[in-house]
Amino acid sequence: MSSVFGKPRAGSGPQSTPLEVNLAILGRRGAGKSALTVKFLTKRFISEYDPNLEDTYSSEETVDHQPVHLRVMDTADLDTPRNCERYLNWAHAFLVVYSVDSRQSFDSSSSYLELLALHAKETQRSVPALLLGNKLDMAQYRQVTKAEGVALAGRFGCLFFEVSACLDFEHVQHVFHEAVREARRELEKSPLTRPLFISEERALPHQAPLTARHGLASCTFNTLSTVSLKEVPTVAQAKLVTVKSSRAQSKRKAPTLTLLKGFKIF
Ligand SMILES: Nc1nc2c(ncn2[C@@H]2O[C@H](COP(=O)(O)OP(=O)(O)OP(=O)(O)O)[C@@H](O)[C@H]2O)c(=O)[nH]1
Repeated sequence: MSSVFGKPRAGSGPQSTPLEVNLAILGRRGAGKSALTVKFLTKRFISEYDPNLEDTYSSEETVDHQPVHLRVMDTADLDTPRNCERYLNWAHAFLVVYSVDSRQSFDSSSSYLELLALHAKETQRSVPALLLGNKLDMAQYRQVTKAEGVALAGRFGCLFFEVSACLDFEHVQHVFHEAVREARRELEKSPLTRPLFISEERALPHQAPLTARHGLASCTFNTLSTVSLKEVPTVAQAKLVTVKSSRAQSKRKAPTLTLLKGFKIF
């Protein structure tokens, strides 16, 4: 295959078609998903967000000299994974976030990783995940050691980082770019795999509830054959909207930020 990720290709450069990568940020409420997303997109730390909003943002990135059109879904699942299909069938990679000063958030991140592993098994589609211990600046209030983070990541075979949304931008950017690299590797293995999303809710004969054992009873997912799926709209098709929410207003300050209403599923 002539495509070599990580190196400029013949014909690559500003004119080449950007790689499209969808990244979903998962984690318990308050872990810092929005703060990390905004830090990555704007280089700023913004401390307060409306916790109930879920947005998908678009950013043009260059990773290893290659243009990447990155979409970031900042999810809002409240306390446990819910209606997971909106990101399970959409994302090329996941960032699972917990806060180093919250044992509860660490336990939730474990539930998310189990959910992703289960989904990969069911669908035979492996999607990389990275585990992030956020709020490293709060290390003096740690409830989760670094060794525990390393061990959990090792159990699920994912990369692990400790970060802080309010410290240096470069570290946060590095983590997001690592997620792109992981996604790219998977896409190279199966280039025909396209992201999918659920176009409508309908009765699903073969819905498989995840076990309460994992704290995932409210989350269901389906194999691709049981639902009506549509390709994610291209950026050109996506409708740009004016952002009205308080959280999004904070994010709107970045001139390059684009909210893609086309990705709202529910
Ligand atoms: N000290 C510190 N505070 C952080 C950091 N990241 C986020 N916070 C704070 O933690 C709180 C929760 O952050 P959010 O980004 O809203 O967390 P979330 O995971 O998006 O949570 P929801 O919006 O409820 O889904 C906010 O008050 C943030 O300012 C960090 O790295 N360090």
